Amino acid sequence: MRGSYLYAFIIINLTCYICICLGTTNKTISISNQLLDQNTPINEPLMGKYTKSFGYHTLLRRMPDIFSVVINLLKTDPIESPFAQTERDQVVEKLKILLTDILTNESLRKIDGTSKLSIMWNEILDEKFNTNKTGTWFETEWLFAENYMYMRIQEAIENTKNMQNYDLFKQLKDKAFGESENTMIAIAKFLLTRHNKDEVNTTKLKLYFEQMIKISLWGNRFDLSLNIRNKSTNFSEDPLEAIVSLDKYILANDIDDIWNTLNVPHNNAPKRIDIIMDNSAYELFTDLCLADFFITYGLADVVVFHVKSIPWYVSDVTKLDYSNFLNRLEKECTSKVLQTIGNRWNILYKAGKFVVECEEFWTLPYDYSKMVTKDIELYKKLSKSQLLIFKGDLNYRKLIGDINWLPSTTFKDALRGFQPTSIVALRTLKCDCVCGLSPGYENNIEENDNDNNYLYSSNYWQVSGKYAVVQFNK
Ligand SMILES: O=P(O)(O)OC[C@@]1(O)O[C@H](CO)[C@@H](O)[C@@H]1O
Repeated sequence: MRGSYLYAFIIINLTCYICICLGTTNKTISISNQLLDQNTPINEPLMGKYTKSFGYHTLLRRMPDIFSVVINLLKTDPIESPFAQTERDQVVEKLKILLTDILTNESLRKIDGTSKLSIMWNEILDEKFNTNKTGTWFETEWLFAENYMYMRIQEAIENTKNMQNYDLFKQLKDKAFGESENTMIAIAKFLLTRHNKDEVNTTKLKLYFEQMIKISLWGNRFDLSLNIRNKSTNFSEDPLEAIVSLDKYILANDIDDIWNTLNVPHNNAPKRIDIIMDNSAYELFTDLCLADFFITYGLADVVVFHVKSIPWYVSDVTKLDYSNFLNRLEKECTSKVLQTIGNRWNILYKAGKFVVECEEFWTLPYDYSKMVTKDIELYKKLSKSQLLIFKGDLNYRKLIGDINWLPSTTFKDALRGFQPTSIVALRTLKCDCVCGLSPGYENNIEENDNDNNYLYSSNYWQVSGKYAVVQFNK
């Protein structure tokens, strides 16, 4: 952004934030008697009432930041609005009320909507908060409350006449694409040199696999909900050199086990790998690179991308994001390399080698141990896959139940029975729950990344996105 515009942008947002907080200060303080000045107890689900938890910091500080940016973007959206200014104002008003509800620890009310997802959510709210039990923002499991928040944002859009398909986060996702172009060009050049299969023997193929898995892993560092005022996602260094220098920050690395599973001869049924997706823009690019590798080298006949049915967690991929992304690469980028890779991936998409699905389950508040009872059809569908790759922090939280496990708890134990098929988690740590770390993991945590370095979370290394895990359960 140009200097003056940036200055105005900051002032407008700061004003928004102060107005919202001032309007709720008295009521916000009233929640203090429900708060506990500690971290979430071990083996308990993360909850905002623990003031040393990242959930508390998110509800009280990160969410106002996200709302103030999103409200300002909606107010200043340069597109010729196909909808009246009054509808924009209506959505802004709803978002301000939602933020006030959070900051004053109101109870989670039903969703005011008639869509299939709204109806599913209301059935879940009925089941969870039956007559004699209510839940408030800080006293409900953080995973539930945070998922609910993004459903309430969707409600504000759903209740308009002309904004049904408006994505409040689109401008941020589009901006993130532009900021990632140079890095995407560097990776695309690498990928296109690797498509001459004859040159790659088994040893080289394993190394190439390792590089693609790590590029996809570190693509997760940049999600717009973690730091909405995201600095540019362009790496200053070459992404291929970066993945080598970042190795020391991988706290659990099961890449060898994953590779051995991929190479087990299968029956003649088509080999399918599923990626449960996370963020659009740069992370989506890295996941498409990984999928291309699987198809090009015959490790899969089809890759299924599971995306979100509504705008979610600011930067999560929707089906529209996916197709727009491929078309922007092929038809709008000036880089010939990006045009080539976009064309290649559009061909794979049209040929049914790349398949996109968006089941409602991914935008419900359930952790994945509940899938077998709450969506058995999805569980059966996933069971037919050779490998499920779960990308990012929110998927990881849902895999392990968003429970504050001891880090030494095994990944298998933390999955609590969720096992449709072999599972991989590629996650940069952005939330204070983790498992499957071997004794001595602390030695890999750099000194200034430990306690008390991050005001609102006692474990900076768990929430910064700087450290990562590659975990596998066969
Ligand atoms: O799933 P992602 O994009 O890697 O991360 C999602 C996230 O930004 O949102 C939650 C906190 O609000 C955390 O799970 C994490 O920080």
